[in-house]
Amino acid sequence: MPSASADSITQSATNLLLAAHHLRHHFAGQTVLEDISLELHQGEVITLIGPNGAGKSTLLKILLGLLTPSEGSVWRRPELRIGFMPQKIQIDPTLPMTVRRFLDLARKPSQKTGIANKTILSREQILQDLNMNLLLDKPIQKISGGEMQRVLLARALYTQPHLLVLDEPVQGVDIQGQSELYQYLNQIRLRHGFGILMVSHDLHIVMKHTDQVLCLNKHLCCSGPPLEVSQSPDFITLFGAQEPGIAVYEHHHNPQQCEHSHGESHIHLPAEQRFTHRASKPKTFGTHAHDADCNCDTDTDAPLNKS
Ligand SMILES: Nc1ncnc2c1ncn2[C@@H]1O[C@H](COP(=O)(O)OP(=O)(O)OP(=O)(O)O)[C@@H](O)[C@H]1O
Repeated sequence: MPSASADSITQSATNLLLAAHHLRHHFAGQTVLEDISLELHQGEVITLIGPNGAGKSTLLKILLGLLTPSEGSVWRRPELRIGFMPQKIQIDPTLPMTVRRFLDLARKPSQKTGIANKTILSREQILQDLNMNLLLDKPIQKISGGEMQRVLLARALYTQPHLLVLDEPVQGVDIQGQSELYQYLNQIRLRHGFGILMVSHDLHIVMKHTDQVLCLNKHLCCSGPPLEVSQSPDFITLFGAQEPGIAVYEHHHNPQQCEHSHGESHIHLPAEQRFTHRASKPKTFGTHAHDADCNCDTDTDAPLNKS
């Protein structure tokens, strides 16, 4: 519940991973963050959106403990393992280092903590899932931007995180790759059970995989489930109404009672990609149900928009 007041944050809650209380931050006297409180639970996905300079990365740094806030406090669950995927990293171009070596440098997780994920992610599985095997022996400085994003995600997952923190994870990734990356994140989140906190500008792709959206512009303008936030006047002021063709709507699937409520085209994807559908002309957020011939079998099935 990201918009909760500090008073309502109960740190004793068994599945609470992280909580921030009345954070403020100034750089050289200039206020960058004002009175931010939030909490994030196991298995929850929170997406932080906001215009450039809104303070998103600063907030992440404070939550990760990389920056001390000017005021307020952050509580992290003891023994919390955080896998962090930064926006970008600098690697000395003269350093002889392959992708494999870079990944091997990832910190090995301590064996036991008081926090349990549903499953263990093996390194082999991560490499296979992210289609990394052909990259492993390449010099890390020679790989493309999109490949680098996959490497950084793999490195974050190597830590067996309880919380995955992603700062604009699809930067430099093509549209198809963006959708696949978010689908993958959603799949492993469900399988593994960790929480996700991410910064994204890709509203139309990211929102459907998000439980809570925090709209930041130095202060929290609005927050809540994607549908609610998308209709908030503050959101519309910052981002405009959703453009035709990129609108996102939630998909509530009932395999027993499978009906389309809007007559839009419906493309079925293989099971491993079945988080997205394309709909012909959605203009606003809405609700989507399936046809009787629909074979979808999970609640994670969700629509993508077709232009
Ligand atoms: N170390 C710093 N010293 C001084 N000012 C800083 C520092 N880091 C960030 N800022 C300023 O704080 C404000 C918020 O920056 P931040 O990087 O958190 O924004 P953001 O929302 O992540 O932006 P973007 O979407 O462009 O990545 C900006 O005005 C930025 O110039």
